[in-house]
Amino acid sequence: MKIKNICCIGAGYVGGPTMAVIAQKCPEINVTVVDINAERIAAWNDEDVENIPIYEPGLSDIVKEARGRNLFFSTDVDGAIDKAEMIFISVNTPTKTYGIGKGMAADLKFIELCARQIARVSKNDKIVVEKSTLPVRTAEALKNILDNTGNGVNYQILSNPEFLAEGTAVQDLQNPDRILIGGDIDTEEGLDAMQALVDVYAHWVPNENILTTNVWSSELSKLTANAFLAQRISSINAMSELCEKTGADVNEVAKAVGMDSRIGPKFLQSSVGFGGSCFQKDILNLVYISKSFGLNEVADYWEQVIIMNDHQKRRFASNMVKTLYNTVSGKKIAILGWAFKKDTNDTRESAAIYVSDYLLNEQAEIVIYDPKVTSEQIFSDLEYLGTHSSEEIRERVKVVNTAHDACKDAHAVTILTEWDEFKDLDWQAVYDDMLKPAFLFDGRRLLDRSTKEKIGFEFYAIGN
Ligand SMILES: NC(=O)C1=CN([C@@H]2O[C@H](COP(=O)(O)OP(=O)(O)OC[C@H]3O[C@@H](n4cnc5c(N)ncnc54)[C@H](O)[C@@H]3O)[C@@H](O)[C@H]2O)C=CC1
Ligand SMILES: O=C(O)[C@H]1O[C@H](OP(=O)(O)OP(=O)(O)OC[C@H]2O[C@@H](n3ccc(=O)[nH]c3=O)[C@H](O)[C@@H]2O)[C@H](O)[C@@H](O)[C@@H]1O
Repeated sequence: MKIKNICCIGAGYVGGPTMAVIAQKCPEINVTVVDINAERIAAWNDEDVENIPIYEPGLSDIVKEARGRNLFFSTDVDGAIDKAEMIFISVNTPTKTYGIGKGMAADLKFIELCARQIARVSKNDKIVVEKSTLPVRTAEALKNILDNTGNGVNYQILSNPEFLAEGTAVQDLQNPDRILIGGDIDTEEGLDAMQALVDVYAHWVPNENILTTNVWSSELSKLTANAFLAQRISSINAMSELCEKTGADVNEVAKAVGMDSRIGPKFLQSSVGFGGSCFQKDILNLVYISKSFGLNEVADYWEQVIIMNDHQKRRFASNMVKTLYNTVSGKKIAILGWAFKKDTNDTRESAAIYVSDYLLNEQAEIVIYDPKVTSEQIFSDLEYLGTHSSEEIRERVKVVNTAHDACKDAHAVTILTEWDEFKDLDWQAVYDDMLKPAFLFDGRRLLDRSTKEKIGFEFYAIGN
């Protein structure tokens, strides 16, 4: 079966970039990305392609190339479903904030709404692709809804998890380590549907990098991959604390262990704690699933990754307070970086939010600079926590337009996102404009200790 029309429900960090690359690589396929968020769709359609809602290096060029040719962004969800032979579901699956599984399970209400909408609208057979990260066995629930509420058409459900990382999404999509496609391997219809999706990716991904499995393995592999990645960070962060007590340097330790080819060098960068929309939510989901099968040891094992991450954020903030003579009340602290990693404007679960909240609890005055995050986003992230009133936050937090402005007259500066521009700041000028002693806390191991100490900074870096 040759796919001519693809619909993707969800124009977010995954749906947008993923579909842009499919449209770029498959010019004969029409790709329509739909969303209920009209503002987001309007931004994707903005005449000035630099105003698309997601900042990813290289993405605006691809959108410029394909938009209006075979890439479309629309709020007409029904129309796009009706026209497509293949529908990707790429909506958000956040941690539940209510009811059974609150704080742990994935909230599948958006997924279910999509399924019901597909069932209502579809008048011919469809291949439905799970692109969102979902608990293992969600395909079963989807099939149930589609088969029982639909118009008698046939559905094939595929699992095709996305492994892109933000900040490198375009590169990851254009040269993926692997494409994973899970489906019903026991029926001819299932195999045909899987082949149709293989054919889409085969436009640019070598065949040996396209992996097909049963649908449950595919669903579970996504949660497993994120759990393993996050576990490496919590492992190295656990070592960072031990390094600080013993005189070892976590970067040297990471390099030494990473040169063992069985361990490998990637994902061993110690930090103030991992953020992002997925690691925490996916691990909590894994913990919840394990518990629901009565696998308490499995659940506890993975939960420790989150416990360690929370500890790392807290201990970084509390170390700042301790170093600043046990009080930051009324002191000005400059925060450089708000995004959860460099090269993205995404702030979800960013360590900066939690460190700032801790400092606000200690009555600090905070000045924030991030090159890609808006002040509205920063205020909304802090307000979302609910620990401080909107008035208090607006009184005690300022957002400025340059790193240097943030640091002026500050008692301490802290780097919470590893933006390249912070490496090249005129640190002498920053020092000159700060109150003395001038404290510098590097939560990302971005800066060189000896040059900063030579300038006169009191320098603290994670794991060193
Ligand atoms: N952000 C990332 O880097 C990655 C995310 N994922 C997974 O992909 C999924 C999506 O994540 P993001 O793109 O980051 O989320 P997002 O929040 O950026 O985008 C989701 C979009 O879906 C829309 N939506 C929700 N319900 C809808 C409905 N019924 N009809 C139409 N639109 C609807 C929302 O308005 C939103 O714009 C999640 O399951 C996530 O775990 C997987 C790999 C990477
Ligand atoms: O499912 C998802 O959402 C995605 O989650 C992560 O991607 P992402 O969260 O975008 O970014 P990462 O590069 O993994 O970084 C996550 C967090 O870990 C931190 N990190 C990363 C690597 C490292 O060595 N140390 C470290 O502290 C980053 O600064 C960031 O805060 C995975 O890397 C992707 O493969 C996956 O598709």
